[in-house]
Amino acid sequence: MASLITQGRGGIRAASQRSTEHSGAEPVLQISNLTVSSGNLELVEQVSLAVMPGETLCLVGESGCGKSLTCMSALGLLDEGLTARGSVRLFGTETLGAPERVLNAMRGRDVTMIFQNPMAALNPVKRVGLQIAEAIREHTDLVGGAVDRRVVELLDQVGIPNAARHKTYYPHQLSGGMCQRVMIAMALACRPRLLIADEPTTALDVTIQAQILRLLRDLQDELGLAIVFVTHDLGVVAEIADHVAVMYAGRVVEAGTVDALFEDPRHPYTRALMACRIGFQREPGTPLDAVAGTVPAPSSRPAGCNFAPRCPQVQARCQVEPPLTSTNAGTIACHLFPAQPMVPQ
Ligand SMILES: Nc1ncnc2c1ncn2[C@@H]1O[C@H](COP(=O)(O)OP(=O)(O)OP(=O)(O)O)[C@@H](O)[C@H]1O
Repeated sequence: MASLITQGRGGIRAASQRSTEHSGAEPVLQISNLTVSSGNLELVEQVSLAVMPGETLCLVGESGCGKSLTCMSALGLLDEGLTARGSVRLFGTETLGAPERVLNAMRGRDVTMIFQNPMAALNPVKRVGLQIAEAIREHTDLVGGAVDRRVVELLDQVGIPNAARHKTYYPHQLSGGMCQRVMIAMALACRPRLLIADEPTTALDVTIQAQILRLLRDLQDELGLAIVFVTHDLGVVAEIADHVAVMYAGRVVEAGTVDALFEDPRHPYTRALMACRIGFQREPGTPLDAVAGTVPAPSSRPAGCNFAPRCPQVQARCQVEPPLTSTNAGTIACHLFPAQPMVPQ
């Protein structure tokens, strides 16, 4: 596979520099034909994804495309009133419809999640060290002084200087970037094999964002973590992804390796997203090409292809006939590519 040098916000990275060969390995997460509904309204439709050990899959797309619901389904954390069908296998175990006791055992131990706003996720009236200690006690057999030592070790691991002092701070005494590091330390408390990160850098400024991305990559190399990373930002995708799934209006419309997707984006929506990004090949002063229009709400998705009303290459067929309902078989969900294989996964 050719190595494409891509530029994200934090610098330049050879996107294929890490090996993602997994001969014989089982996916840590395999989602097949996942549909999430609210009553008879389908919010997420027929999503299929796989994440291999030690690799990062980025879910990318505009707001409302179904990225968070896909992640929440993977953790069995859908809001009341929402139902999921299809299959979600975590480490080979089917979790859709699994008893809460099974899900609870997996959450925190094998799979864990971090969110966009660490300040909101942390308890404001508890010292951060105490909050990490609670996560350690809940998910490991450590007790007494060993818990305290592990708190300091985790804070060190996520790059918080003078961990012994900072563990006594309250969240408001730390910056946003430091709080996100604390959240990552809590997430790592149980030595998970899969981390789901829902826009963990969106609320941070660009420099801190780059530091957190670097930290996640380093931790991944050190711990062999698999990561599902949700983002709107293709710069971030270029920085961190091995594989990418592009979502639009509840569906995966294109998926592939990060190199292939950046080198040869095919779905008109992927191409439109690429045209919007600030890349190093863009001449200074060139206006950004916006994707005109907005993502349709689940209640007003069109009869044919969901992207048809915004698509610059729309054909008569797209208005009436949805493209493939599943991206399972290595295909692009677009009538322009009826039988062509999707970029290699
Ligand atoms: N509990 C719910 N009940 C009804 N509709 C919901 C619920 N949660 C999400 N939705 C709808 O499902 C669609 C997908 O939402 P989701 O949050 O997964 O999108 P997203 O791609 O993660 O967006 P964002 O980037 O803004 O977080 C949206 O139209 C959203 O309004």
